Amino acid sequence: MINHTEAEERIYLELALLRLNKALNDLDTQIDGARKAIIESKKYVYANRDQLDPAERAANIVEISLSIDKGESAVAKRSRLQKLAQVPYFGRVDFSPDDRMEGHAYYIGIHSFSDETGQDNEIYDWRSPVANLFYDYNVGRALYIAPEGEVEGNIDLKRQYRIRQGVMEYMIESTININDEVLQRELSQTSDEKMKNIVATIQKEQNEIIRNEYSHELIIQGVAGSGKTSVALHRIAFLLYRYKGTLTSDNMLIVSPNKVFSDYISNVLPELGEEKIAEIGFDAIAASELSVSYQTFDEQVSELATSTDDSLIERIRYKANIEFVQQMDDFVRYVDASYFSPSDINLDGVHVDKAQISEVYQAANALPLKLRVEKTATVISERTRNRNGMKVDRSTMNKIKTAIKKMVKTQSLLANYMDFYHYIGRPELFKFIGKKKLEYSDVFPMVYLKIRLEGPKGYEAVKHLLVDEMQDYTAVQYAVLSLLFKCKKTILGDHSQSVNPYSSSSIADIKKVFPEADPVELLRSYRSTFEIIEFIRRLNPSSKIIPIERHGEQPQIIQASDRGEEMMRIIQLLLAFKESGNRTLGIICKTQNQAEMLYEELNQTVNADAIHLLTFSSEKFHEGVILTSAHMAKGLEFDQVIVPFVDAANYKSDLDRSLLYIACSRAMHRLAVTYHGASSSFIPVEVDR
Ligand SMILES: Nc1ncnc2c1ncn2[C@@H]1O[C@H](COP(=O)(O)OP(=O)(O)OP(=O)(O)O)[C@@H](O)[C@H]1O
Repeated sequence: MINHTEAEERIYLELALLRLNKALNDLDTQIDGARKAIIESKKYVYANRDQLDPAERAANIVEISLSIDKGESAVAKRSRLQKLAQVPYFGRVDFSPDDRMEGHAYYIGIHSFSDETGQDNEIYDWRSPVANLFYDYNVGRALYIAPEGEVEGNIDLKRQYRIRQGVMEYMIESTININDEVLQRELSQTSDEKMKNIVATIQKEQNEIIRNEYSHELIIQGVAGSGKTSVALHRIAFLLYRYKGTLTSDNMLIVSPNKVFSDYISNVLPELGEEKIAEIGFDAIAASELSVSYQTFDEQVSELATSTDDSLIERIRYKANIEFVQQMDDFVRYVDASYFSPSDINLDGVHVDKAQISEVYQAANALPLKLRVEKTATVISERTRNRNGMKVDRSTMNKIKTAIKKMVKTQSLLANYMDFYHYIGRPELFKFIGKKKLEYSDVFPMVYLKIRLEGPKGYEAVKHLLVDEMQDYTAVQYAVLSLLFKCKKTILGDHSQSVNPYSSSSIADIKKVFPEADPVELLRSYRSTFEIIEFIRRLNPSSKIIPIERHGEQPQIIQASDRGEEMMRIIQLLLAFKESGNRTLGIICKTQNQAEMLYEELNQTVNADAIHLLTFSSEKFHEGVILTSAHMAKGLEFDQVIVPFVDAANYKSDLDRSLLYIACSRAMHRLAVTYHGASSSFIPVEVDR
């Protein structure tokens, strides 16, 4: 076996770094060469612009563009190697295939690196087939799927390393799967400003999701902190590696809840050597389809957090489930059958019988109404013959097309949408906010109706769609996604973290829209200490969350005599945080209004420049102290969390419980909840106060 001892491993690391640095120097020379070649060729073309014939000029331009391509690929390679020069590898697996005498030590890193001949890998990319051994097996019998087929054999050794800036901090022999000790050490670190990659400690159940190639729709229901978002991003990196050549980052799209979240996760793919991928919010999808003014999701959540209007809740509930989509589908069939009324056409001396028009219209029944009428108009106008049995001229054709298009009942989308509520006999379920603003619960039903009547457009290039916070979307939103995106999808979320329980979706609901979808569950939570997980589990007894054995302080439940004292206790916690060595503190209120009020109050006492207020219009995540609402905090995490105003009046409904669960589950190492007056009944009584 090579590199048996730690001393040998350290020498091996030095050698690997030497080889990496030599490769980096060679690349620098190559890049410089390409740069000079481009400049020379450009100079040559310019100096000889009058003498060069078009063929020569074209040849020179091709040459320049080849040099640019070569230079760009060398620059990309250099950036990968620069990362490796910091952390060449994090794992090793020694594998002896049954059909070979000797085994091989595979070092696993974030990228692959091969020796000078380019034949043999010295470091294997974590996404390569052989690296799967590292994530999936313990020492003993194992197999992996190589390009030439299954390879069975024995794992003789597994090791993990923590190398930073080219220096090995420690190495650990792993006899069990991705050693708990390394995971523990990783999880005990203080948080970063951005989400980081988890390649060195991906767990077996997570690896299975990352490398899943067969599911057309994969739904990940994972408890808070189970790594859903991390896993989904690693899955994208894996798919880009696995389908290099046919899949690029331009073919991937993330449906993300807001800009702060997008900013927070934006580093993971670049860290993994892939480009950032585009993101879109549901609001942007609505904006591209509707021209009316409408309430946003954030506004609806804020309204619900304070409203007691039962009819509003009834409207939201009614429009959230799959039966509602089925009613809309019925209505579309009714529109298809009744909005188009064929009649005979007599113009320019030609006659078209209405039965003929009807027949063509029927034959095109797979198309949405608008395209169906257009197709009928085109087919009939091309088929029509004049008295001499000849095709009619263009002007007559156009008149026939216009006549057919007039046979459809035309009215605005809004009028069609309002017709729908009459059709189902529930006109009271449609209500404007003020004069003409749509309620949020009407936005996607209307988008759905539009696409069903006019056809989808715009997202053909997307080959994989990632949908985060799936619980926040209704059946009709999934129905919209299924019309707009025919591609593969990874859909992830947590039913317990709904910010609108009246319209939240579970795996079962989503499966009604995507019946072939494969559901997976992640139950182990990695973010928070054992004590914090125990606390949040009692907030939501139905949660199946399983903590890992990483211990910390008990969550603090701080009772104050009045609001003044509660403010003082919050300020004390804030000052203590500054001394604590932790990097991020989240003060998470129930609503944005409460967060804004607290911000104003804190502003009068402490230096508020050091506190970042995150609102629905914020775009960036910040290190330090963040003050925000539970809704905005979703998907984020903090070393320490303070949840203020957890009194009986503020946290009492199902929605409040869900918001409290979200807020508390953002904490990695420390949690404090404060209140004055009577405490919310959701606070677990067993915990010491
Ligand atoms: N295998 C792992 N190794 C190291 N850290 C991990 C692992 N899996 C998850 N984590 C860490 O756990 C934390 C939670 O991960 P992530 O945000 O992806 O979870 P989530 O399920 O999307 O959470 P939530 O739904 O609560 O927002 C992150 O800090 C992540 O780095």
